[in-house]
Amino acid sequence: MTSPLVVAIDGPSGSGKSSTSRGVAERLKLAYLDTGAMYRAMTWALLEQGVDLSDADAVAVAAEKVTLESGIDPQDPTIHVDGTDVAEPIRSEEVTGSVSLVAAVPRVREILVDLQRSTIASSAGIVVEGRDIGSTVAPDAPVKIYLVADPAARAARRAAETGAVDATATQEALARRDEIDSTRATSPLAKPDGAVVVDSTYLTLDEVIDAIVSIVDTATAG
Ligand SMILES: Nc1ncnc2c1ncn2[C@@H]1O[C@H](COP(=O)(O)OP(=O)(O)OP(=O)(O)O)[C@@H](O)[C@H]1O
Ligand SMILES: Nc1ccn([C@H]2C[C@H](O)[C@@H](COP(=O)(O)O)O2)c(=O)n1
Repeated sequence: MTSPLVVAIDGPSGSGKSSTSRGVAERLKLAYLDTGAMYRAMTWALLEQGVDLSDADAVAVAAEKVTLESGIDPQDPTIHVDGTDVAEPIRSEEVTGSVSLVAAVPRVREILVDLQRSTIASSAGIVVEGRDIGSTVAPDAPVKIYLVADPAARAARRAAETGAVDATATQEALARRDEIDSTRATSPLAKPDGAVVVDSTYLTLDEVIDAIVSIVDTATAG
């Protein structure tokens, strides 16, 4: 029996992981898991409970009791915390500004990595995006992509999406999050061994999807 195909897509904030991963999953008729949404949902839940996010022990204890559910249809990905749909609130500035703090707590990572691995194992093939997928969550994935783009391009795309007028502030916020994500002790953001680097700076979304589908086709041919 062959094991289900896992396509791991990692990269810094705003490089296009979510849009690209959904597109690749739709094209290849695979499921899609947004692991960043899981860290955001955990952060939302802890904020709702009034947990002091600078207290790593308190975060670790409270995280044990949070129940997360990810819907993995690339056409309609969903995320629930204890039965509540949190797709919208997890994109708030408050969550975006705090999520790196929560993602740096080792117990939080253990809980979410376990959940991610069981979602992968129960799928029939899946595109998984995040920061540590090719390195930690699914190191044996047959296809690993490290998706990058110039900081200015990432900031311009994110500002266009959110309607932010100050692209410089957006670029600084992305840089701060990248810095925390790539310097934390546990599973920092880094190019995983064996990953193919795809630079989306000068490519349209469709061109990036084409490039990754072609990498998957080559890796799985024969
Ligand atoms: N190749 C591309 N060309 C132009 N715009 C793009 C491209 N790829 C993604 N985008 C746009 O850039 C923005 C950021 O993309 P996306 O949310 O997919 O990035 P991300 O890496 O998942 O970000 P984050 O890590 O912060 O969740 C979105 O508005 C998306 O539509
Ligand atoms: N596998 C992952 C996915 C995400 N994170 C952290 C890092 C980000 O700052 C945050 C939110 O992710 P995004 O929605 O912006 O992709 O979650 C992580 O540490 N590991």
